[in-house]
Amino acid sequence: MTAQILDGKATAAAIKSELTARVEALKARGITPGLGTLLVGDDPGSKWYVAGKHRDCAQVGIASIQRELPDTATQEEIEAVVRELNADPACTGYIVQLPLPKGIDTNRVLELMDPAKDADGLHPMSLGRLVLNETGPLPCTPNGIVELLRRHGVAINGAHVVVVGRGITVGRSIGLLLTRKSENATVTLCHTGTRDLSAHLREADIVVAAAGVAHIIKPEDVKPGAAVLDVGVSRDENGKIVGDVHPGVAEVAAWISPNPGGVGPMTRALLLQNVVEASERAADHVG
Ligand SMILES: Nc1nc2c(c(=O)[nH]1)N[C@@H](CN(C=O)c1ccc(C(=O)N[C@@H](CCC(=O)O)C(=O)O)cc1)CN2
Repeated sequence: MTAQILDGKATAAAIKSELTARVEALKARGITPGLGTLLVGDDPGSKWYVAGKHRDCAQVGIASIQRELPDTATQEEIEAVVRELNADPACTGYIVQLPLPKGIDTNRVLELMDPAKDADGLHPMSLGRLVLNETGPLPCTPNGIVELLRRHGVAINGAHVVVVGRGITVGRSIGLLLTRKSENATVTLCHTGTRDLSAHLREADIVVAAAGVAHIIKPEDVKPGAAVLDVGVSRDENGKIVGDVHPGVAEVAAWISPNPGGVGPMTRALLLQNVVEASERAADHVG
């Protein structure tokens, strides 16, 4: 058996085309959604991701506001830009690209954001709303994974999902999405303290690999017929992406997300969706 592809590129293109129509409808009501990004430092990966987010904005008609600071920026300088973005009426939603340089208190920066402008779903208020099952922006990668599975007809209801990695952008928050009544999955969160990771993985109907450890998920760890999503990004000596999932897994799994071309483009598409939904909510509120 060779796994079918969970095609993030094509699915993201379909979502972006749906969003283009929604942006046009907002513009007809006199509202132009605008995505702000704050990038601190010169990490090539982060620069590439932010540039991709602005390319996507141009495609769907969302305005772009780009702010950059050097990696020597202080906590106060970063917080000053956050305050500017909070106050800028052209910026209807924004993100602070993570990770921030060492020594910066990331939680303090995220808490300072206006929760009404949180496009990433990572503000404590947004995460709290998710826990309480209230409407709000959802974290982009977890939401992208759910959407990728849903649009390919992979059963989530009743599935046992094993997540590897406890980072805030994926591992910690995806369980909150998948255990909602609407998704109804059972989730096991594994991390570096987990004893016998392979035993957990072999029980999984769906594996979400977000450890950032090259090829940590081996063919013998995967239950035949499982769906496997590769979120991990490591780089080889030529700078090429190496995911968390060993290529041999494609011979065991029923579904696999390529990396690149799987979850990454979905993360970007769901970011745009958060921006559009926030503008729609604001427009409906004003009348
Ligand atoms: N503020 C945030 N920071 C980070 C997030 C996040 O959701 N919000 N997630 C990751 C990085 N990320 C989004 O910012 C991201 C990762 C990957 C991609 C992507 O499109 N990847 C391409 C390949 C890119 C390449 O060749 O290097 C793909 O998978 O096809 C987009 C966004 C950490 N930071």
